[in-house]
Amino acid sequence: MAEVNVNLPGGGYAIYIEPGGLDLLGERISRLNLGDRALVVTDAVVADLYGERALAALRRAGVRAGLAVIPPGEESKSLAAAEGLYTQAIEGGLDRRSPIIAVGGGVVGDLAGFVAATYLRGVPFIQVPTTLLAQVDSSVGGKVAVNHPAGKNLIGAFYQPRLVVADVAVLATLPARELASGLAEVVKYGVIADAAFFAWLGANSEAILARDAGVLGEIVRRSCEIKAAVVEQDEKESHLRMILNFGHTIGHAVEAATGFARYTHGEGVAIGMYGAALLASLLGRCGRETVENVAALLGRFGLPTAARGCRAEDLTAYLARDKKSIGGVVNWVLPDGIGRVTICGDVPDEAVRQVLAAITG
Ligand SMILES: NC(=O)c1ccc[n+]([C@@H]2O[C@H](COP(=O)([O-])OP(=O)(O)OC[C@H]3O[C@@H](n4cnc5c(N)ncnc54)[C@H](O)[C@@H]3O)[C@@H](O)[C@H]2O)c1
Ligand SMILES: O=C(O)C(=O)C[C@@H](O)[C@H](O)[C@H](O)COP(=O)(O)O
Ligand SMILES: [Zn+2]
Repeated sequence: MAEVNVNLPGGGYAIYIEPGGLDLLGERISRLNLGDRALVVTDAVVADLYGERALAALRRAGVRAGLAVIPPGEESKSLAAAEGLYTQAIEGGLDRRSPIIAVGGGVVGDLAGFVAATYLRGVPFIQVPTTLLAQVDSSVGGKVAVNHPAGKNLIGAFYQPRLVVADVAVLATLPARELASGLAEVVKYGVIADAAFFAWLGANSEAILARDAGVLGEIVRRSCEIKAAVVEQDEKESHLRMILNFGHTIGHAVEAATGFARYTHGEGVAIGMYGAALLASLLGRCGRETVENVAALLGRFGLPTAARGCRAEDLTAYLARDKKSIGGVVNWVLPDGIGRVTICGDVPDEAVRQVLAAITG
């Protein structure tokens, strides 16, 4: 078992990373001294696979939990879905001590967290991530949100969980495409903060794709350590935290321009990381070998580096709405090489145009 702690002024929390953690959920929650009612939010796929185990673990700890099941997929990150969950929370008699527990991927976590942040002006929030992407990224750090037709995560809050329980054994049932999607965010950590981790991912790619439990546990631990260290220094993204958005400027634009239907979030981020590396090399900020190394590792994991079926001009409109834009200027996160990035607000439009042409061409 590994434990990573996130230390924040408003209250820190533990991330428990272990196979079988789902069955210990009730025990872990009971140590937080919360109410004896809860709402478990999950999606239909995860409900079938793990819903009963989560409820049983809570029952053993004396917690009476209702189950709210949303349709799987990005479309559920909506205000309409949030309203359905508020109604279930009210009907379930949840009060200010009652936790909302997200059991699922990033969609479930972002939506349930948004509801936890706003129901009764905030109730305790617990994350039980079941995708690799959610275990390495979305369950940690407190970004919760729903989408707007104009872009990703445009309506949201910073609202930290009280506890994260990452059971790496549940990754055994994850479809291969979703495993790869999570690996995109893992590659991100290597590029932004840890060249040795990046190299280790390449050296262990076979074991990773074969889902070796020890290797996956190590990936989740190191990723959470890197994310926790950044969030501790800049919880509300006033500057440094933007580095966690490496690959997301183009990635979010690709997701939105294709109706959130063609690419998974991780695939969008993979295309965006390649685009950002290309941009950095065009500007002379990194060498061509950085672009090649990023492309090679993404390729090993079966991730895309081009946005087929997208037009460059469609992406441009979404870039302008990037949450890292200040006064109309997009802050790009660009690699200096593998293991270090710089936040750049002075990127010429012509270089961006060349990159968009290259990744859509
Ligand atoms: N808040 C953050 O910091 C943050 C970080 C990264 C991504 N995100 C958001 O997360 C979302 C993507 O999350 P995701 O990649 O987890 O996608 P997801 O939640 O859509 O899950 C992907 C698919 O896997 C299924 N699934 C989940 N767990 C499973 C399991 N153990 N076995 C089998 N199937 C399983 C789900 O039902 C779904 O069909 C995006 O909306 C993205 O914007 C948020
Ligand atoms: O935690 C962060 O900070 C991140 O940027 C992590 C990203 O992987 C994640 O996709 C996040 O939801 C993006 O946030 P947004 O502010 O660009 O909507
Ligand atoms: Zn992301």
